Amino acid sequence: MQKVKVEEAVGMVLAHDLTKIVPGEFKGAAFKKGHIIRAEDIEELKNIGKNHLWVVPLGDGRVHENEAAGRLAAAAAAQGLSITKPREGKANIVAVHRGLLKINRSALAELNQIPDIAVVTLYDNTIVEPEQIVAAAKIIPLTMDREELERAERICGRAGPVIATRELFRLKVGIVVTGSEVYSGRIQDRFGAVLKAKIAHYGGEFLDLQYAPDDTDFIQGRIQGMLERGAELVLISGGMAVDADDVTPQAIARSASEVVAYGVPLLPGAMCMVAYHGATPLVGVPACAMYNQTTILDVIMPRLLAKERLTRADLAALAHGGLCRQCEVCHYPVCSFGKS
Ligand SMILES: Nc1nc2c(c(=O)[nH]1)N[C@H]1C(S)=C(S)[C@@H](COP(=O)(O)OP(=O)(O)OC[C@H]3O[C@@H](n4cnc5c(N)ncnc54)[C@H](O)[C@@H]3O)O[C@H]1N2
Ligand code: MOO
Repeated sequence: MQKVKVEEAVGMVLAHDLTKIVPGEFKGAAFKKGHIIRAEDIEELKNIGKNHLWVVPLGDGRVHENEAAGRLAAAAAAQGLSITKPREGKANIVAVHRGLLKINRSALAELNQIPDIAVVTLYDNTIVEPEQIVAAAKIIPLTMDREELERAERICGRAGPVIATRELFRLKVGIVVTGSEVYSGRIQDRFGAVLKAKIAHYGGEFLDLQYAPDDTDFIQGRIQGMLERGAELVLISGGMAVDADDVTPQAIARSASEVVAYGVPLLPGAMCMVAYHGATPLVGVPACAMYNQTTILDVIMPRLLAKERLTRADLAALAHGGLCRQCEVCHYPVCSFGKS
């Protein structure tokens, strides 16, 4: 920061707000901190009694906070996101379409180790709506070092988009409800309606619901039937634990070309199975998902509808934040659950 005569301040950055007062009419900032002084400002500055100013010079090596924020946001955001005009050293990154927010967390951490910048985001893997602010790029001082900004841009260039949204597809979802007590009509099905509601909530297309007793071959046949009819995701409910009649994991494993995991570090939902038949996910949904409002299903369903191929490492990562608080009134997804 340096003190200069107003006439010599043109092109330099004002270091603080300058207040103007006209009794009974106006009191406020005539010039805002960060303003780049223009030749036409000189008269007005003198009118409010300023012959000298505290300024930050904008030499070759420094970039104004607004230009830097805009460049940083543009470098970090994928195409398909919009960026607001930078103000006070901050540019917001805004969703244009509904989608799944994807954050390159290692690149984000690397970026934020650069002095004088802050790039902040909503959580990875959450659904975002059009016009929602999903991230912001902020510059801490009034000007920042050009080389440091270029370093940030290089990180983004190398890593690909640090902030992106993925399309959520309207996949055809088949439901197989297992349980001999339901199949025989001994009790009424309560699970099917819950799963249908989840499909609707997350924007899938309900294909069909079929029932099966606790019989491995029978359940396998039902899964096969769903696949033959074009299911792009199959949810198989019940029979997922350790009782003698719990054969659903076996039936899913036999139907699958890959079992990613039986057992996921997240509660409620630890007895879930994630498997694939080719590219089609087969998900064994434990009975907790019939009882609890928010479970593993809410955490993985958006990712499956975004056609992400989940890996064992993806599921293992759910452990951190994987314990539901069981709040009296559920505010999911605005909570820590599933935010690994
Ligand atoms: N000894 C252990 N017991 C349990 C374990 C365990 O690890 N060791 N895990 C618990 C967890 S966690 C969960 S979650 C549940 C998983 O239950 P299942 O998916 O095996 O469900 P079922 O045994 O088939 O049924 C449990 C209960 O829910 C009723 N049910 C099931 N489907 C329907 C339906 N479509 N409509 C209405 N009611 C349904 C069923 O009749 C049973 O009452 O296991 C814990 N136990
Ligand atoms: O682990 Mo069960 O599958 O929550 O509640």
